[in-house]
Formats: sequence, C-alpha cells, structure tokens
Amino acid sequence: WKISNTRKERDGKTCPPGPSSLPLLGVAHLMDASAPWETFTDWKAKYGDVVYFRQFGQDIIVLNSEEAIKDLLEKRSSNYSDRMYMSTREPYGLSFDTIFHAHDETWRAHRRIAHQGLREHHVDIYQPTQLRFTEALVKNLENSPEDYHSHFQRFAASVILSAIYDHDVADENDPVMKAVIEALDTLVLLQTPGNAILFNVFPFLKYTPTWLPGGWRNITDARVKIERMLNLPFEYLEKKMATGKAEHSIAVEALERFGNTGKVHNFEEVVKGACFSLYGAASETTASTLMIFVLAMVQYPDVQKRAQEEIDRVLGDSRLPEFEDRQSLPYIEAICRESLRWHPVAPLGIPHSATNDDVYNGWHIRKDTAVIANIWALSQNSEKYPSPSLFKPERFLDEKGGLTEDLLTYAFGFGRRICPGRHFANNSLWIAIARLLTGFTFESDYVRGGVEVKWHNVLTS
Ligand code: HEM
Repeated sequence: WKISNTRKERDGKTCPPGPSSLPLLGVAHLMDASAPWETFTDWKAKYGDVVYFRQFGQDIIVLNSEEAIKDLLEKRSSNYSDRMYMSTREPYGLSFDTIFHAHDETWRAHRRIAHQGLREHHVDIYQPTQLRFTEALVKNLENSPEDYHSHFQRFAASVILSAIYDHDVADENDPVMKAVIEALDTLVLLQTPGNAILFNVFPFLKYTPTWLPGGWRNITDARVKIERMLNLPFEYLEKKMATGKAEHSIAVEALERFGNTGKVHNFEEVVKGACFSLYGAASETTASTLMIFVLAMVQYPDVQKRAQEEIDRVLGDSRLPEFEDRQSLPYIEAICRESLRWHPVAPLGIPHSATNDDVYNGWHIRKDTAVIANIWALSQNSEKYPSPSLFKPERFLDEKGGLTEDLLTYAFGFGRRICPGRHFANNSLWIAIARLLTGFTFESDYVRGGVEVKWHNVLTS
C-alpha cells in the first residue's frame, strides 16, 4: 500500500490526484469517520484543491478551495447541480425530497415554491412570528434550562411550521411538531451520504430490527415516521382551508398558484414534497447552529460579556432587541456569522453530482461523480481567518467597528442548489441570539457534574 499523489489514470483518462482506494474498504481506513471534513482538509495539503477517490464503487471529488468550488458549482452549474443517487430514496419513500432530488422539472417546481416564499426581503413578513417564538424560547429556557436542546428544536420547528403551514405549535405535545422531530433523527441518518453508500453495498441493512444498534435503518419503522411527517401538517392545513381559516403561508400560496395554472402535474404532491423538504432542512440546521452558539458562549465568556455590553450600551435596560436594532448591533451580527463559521453545521454541504463527463484543469471528471464542496476547508482557511479554531467574532469587524463584507454565504452551499432558506435562517438565528444574550449568561456546568459536550456528526453536526 502506498499513498500516491501523482495523477491517477482511469479508463485511460487522467483524474485529479488523490489517495488510492483499497478493493473493499475504499479509502475508509484513511478517513476520520467521525469528521471526514478534517481528513479532506488535510488532503488539501497533500493532493491540492481538487481531490479524487473511489468509495464503494462511487467516484467522488472533493473541492477544497473557493476558486475550484466557484469554477465548477457556479460557473458550470448546468453540469454540477444534480445529486448523487441515494439507494435510500425509493425504498424509504423519500423520492419527493428536494434535497436529494435530481436536477429536473419537479426540482425546479420545488425551488420556485421555496424561492417565492423565502426570497430576500420577502422573508421579513415572518419576523413577527420569529419574534413570538423567540419569546417562547426564552420562557422555556427560564423554566428548564437543562432542556436547552429540545427548546432549540422546538423553536426551529415552530417558526418554520408557521411560515409553511400557518401551523401554530401550541406546546411540547403538539402532534405535528412531534412527528417532525421524531422523523428527523431517522431522516438525517438516512440521507448522510456515507450511510446511503453503505446501503448500496449491503441492502439487507434495511431490515435491521428496531431494537438493535442501527435500528433507525428499519424500513417499516422509518417509512411510518416519514409518511407521518409528510402528511400530518398537510392534513391540518386542509382542515383549516376547508373552514376558511387558513392564513397566508408558503403552502397555501403554492397551492393557489399551481392549482390555477394547470402547468404542474400532480401539483398537490409537488407542494407537499417541497414543504416537507423545507421544514426537514430548516429544523435541524437552525437548532444545531444555536447549540454551536451556546457552546461558543460557554467556552468564550469574554465574547459573551462584550456582546451583552453592546446590547446594554445600545438599548439601555429599558427594552429588548427588535429586528429594527440589527444595524446598531454589529457585534451580535458578528457572533451570528462566527457561529456559522467556527463549526459549520453542514461542514460538507450536500454533495452535488456531475450530469455529464467534463474536463477541469486537464482532469477528467466522469458523469455521476459526487462532488463535495468542503465548506469546512473554507471556514478554517487560516489565510482568511487567522487562528481559525478560535471563536473570534471581531474577525467580521473592520477597524471602525463596522461589519466586513464576508457574509458567510458559503455556509449555505453553492450555485443552483444554494440553500433557499438562508435569509429565513439568518433572521431566526439573529433574533434568537440577540434575545438569548439579553436574557441569559451561559456557563458550563461540567465542573458541577454536567455532561461533557460531544459533537454528533451525521449529515449535520
Ligand atoms: C443555519 C441554517 C442553515 C444552514 C447552515 C443551511 C445550509 C444548507 C446547505 C449547505 C445546503 C446544501 C446546498 C448545496 O447543495 O450546495 C442546504 C440546502 C437546503 N436548505 Fe438549508 N441551511 C439552513 C437553513 C435552512 C432553512 C431555514 C431552510 C428552509 C426554510 C432550508 C432549506 C434548504 C433546502 C430545501 C435545501 C435543498 C436545496 C436543493 O437541493 O436544491 N435550509 N442548506
């Protein structure tokens, strides 16, 4: 066995450099399975900005620089906006999901629905809802601070369910929210590319009994959860519509628009699928980013103190931050950006896929190659972010204390597949972070017998 950093030949064509794969293992023995983005970032030094390898029969390319990512995923987006085939899609009833949908007409309809409801500035109409659920989050955290993770999950699910379905999450027993949170744990694992590749090779994994480790793979159990998450919010909405009580929401708007045109075949299923994907993608990412923010506040008390001083200085102690205060609180904004950068919640994004054969820098890229944009490598680039492992919001401030132009858009992906919920997510995160810093000081309870924080890395961290 010898690591080769020369260019590799395949079918007589030159592929980008990368580690050689072993027949059964692929490159598994070379990777840190719990944090593959770190291995890929180390490979940048060894192999460069474009790294190629094969894993369980799948061609994979990792892009380790902004330039390579822009060249392929943005400038050549017509060829790099597909998704790799996931063997978990059809059997688990996930064919309708935008996130892993092929780059086709249904996907375009999904993106139109998402864009219509979540485009920049338009998302401001959800601010009153985001504020209302932030107030609920603060109350819940006051009552049971130890349950912070479930409070963040509930906050994230509530804001998005309200925007999509005008569904008001009443309490922690709300059946729709419970269905979403219950299904999401399984969904995230099923859609983690490494897991899906394993299903390609060992299809029998679908039948793992629920009581065994890895029981989330059980196909009967998973399908029930996924169907409930797909159908339940829609059933609630239909009841509201039937009684004329449905307020404006992304789903209602889409149903009206597509229903009238007759252009989209099976439009109700299309709308359902698009909405499922939106709240599927919104809940976990938003809640996890808040977890990352809290972890940073615990580890960096000086940052927390400086943020609280900014809030006191700008607002005094007579009122709480509102969206209108955003411009006047640059350090809070910088904390939001640093929370997205310090440990990106989706460190490898979601792999794109090549529709056709292509040539880049003289290297051959085969059709159906999975193309991973290594967001982690961008976020930890020490030339752009000195001492990248430190949580330093000041890196987003200029000498005059104003914000830099680095908006961290790369944390939300690239090209045609860029996250359609990014403006909505930014608002949810900002108001939650501003209000949490006003109402609380976060401290570690580890020395008092609390649990050690461990990263849980799947499709999201
Ligand atoms: C902190 C919050 C969030 C982060 C960091 C995040 C990040 C991402 C990333 C990296 C992708 C993959 C983009 C690509 O393939 O290049 C993505 C896709 C997606 N995100 Fe987000 N996201 C967040 C919140 C949201 C929210 C709030 C929504 C919905 C309201 C949403 C909806 C989606 C959807 C539907 C996709 C799939 C797009 C497609 O495949 O065409 N995300 N997101």
